[in-house]
Amino acid sequence: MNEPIIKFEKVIKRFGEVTVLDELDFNVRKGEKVTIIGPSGSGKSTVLRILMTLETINDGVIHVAGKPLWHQYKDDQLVPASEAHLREMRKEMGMVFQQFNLFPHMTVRRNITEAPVHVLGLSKEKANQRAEEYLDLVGLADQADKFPSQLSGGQQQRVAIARALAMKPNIMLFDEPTSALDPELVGEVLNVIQRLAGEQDLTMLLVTHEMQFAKQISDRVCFFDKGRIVEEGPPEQVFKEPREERTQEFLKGFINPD
Ligand SMILES: Nc1ncnc2c1ncn2[C@@H]1O[C@H](COP(=O)(O)OP(=O)(O)OP(=O)(O)O)[C@@H](O)[C@H]1O
Repeated sequence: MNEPIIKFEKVIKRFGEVTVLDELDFNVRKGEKVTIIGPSGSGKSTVLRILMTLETINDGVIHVAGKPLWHQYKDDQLVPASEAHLREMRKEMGMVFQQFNLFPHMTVRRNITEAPVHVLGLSKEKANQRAEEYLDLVGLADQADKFPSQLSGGQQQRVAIARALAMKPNIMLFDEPTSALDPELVGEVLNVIQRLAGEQDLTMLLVTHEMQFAKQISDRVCFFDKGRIVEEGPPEQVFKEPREERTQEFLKGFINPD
């Protein structure tokens, strides 16, 4: 578990005049489960969106699975990545968003098979098998023929998780996956994520405000503020004995995750 599968080196991200990531250095090792916490606007989601290539970077270098993400090598020089390179890199990662982002006009099954068929080139039959396998994993084997609008928010989010997993990514990114859900539906989604966290080889990077959950599943918690990591460590340390004043202040706003 030592080799970093995600490596940010001095990454700068600006939106106009605002510096959202400020020379960020950040590593995640293969198989590690890492949670990012921090105040609103501290750059947490931006980290995930940059990894999914939904946002570019202004400076610095990111490596994913040993390959540069936003760059590629040409005659030993790092040059901006081509669209083909970005497409390849995206296959390393699956992302689950706050809003489930399912295609409303497609059945649950089609939502899951679409990318395996069109991006990975799987046969329809193979993709359908995968859909069944992952729907089973998220406890929705009997919902394949429904449309998203016929499902609860918790079920839709579980479909979104199955959809990301069906691409067999090495890294799963979760961006506040329960914050759009009614409180009574949060548990079923957290249960699925918790089960995934039991998979040793799967690397997980999660942005959440669910501190209790972060404590349960994370190997490491990173506290972000103003586009930098202020403090990081095992959840027991960060939650129980935060060293930095800013972490202490932030955690005061939450019920002690004990
Ligand atoms: N596309 C964009 N254009 C302009 N500003 C943006 C854009 N996306 C994000 N920002 C700004 O960048 C900053 C960091 O956003 P980000 O979503 O990463 O924060 P966050 O830590 O995830 O916050 P939250 O907990 O509220 O989701 C915020 O000030 C946000 O307004």
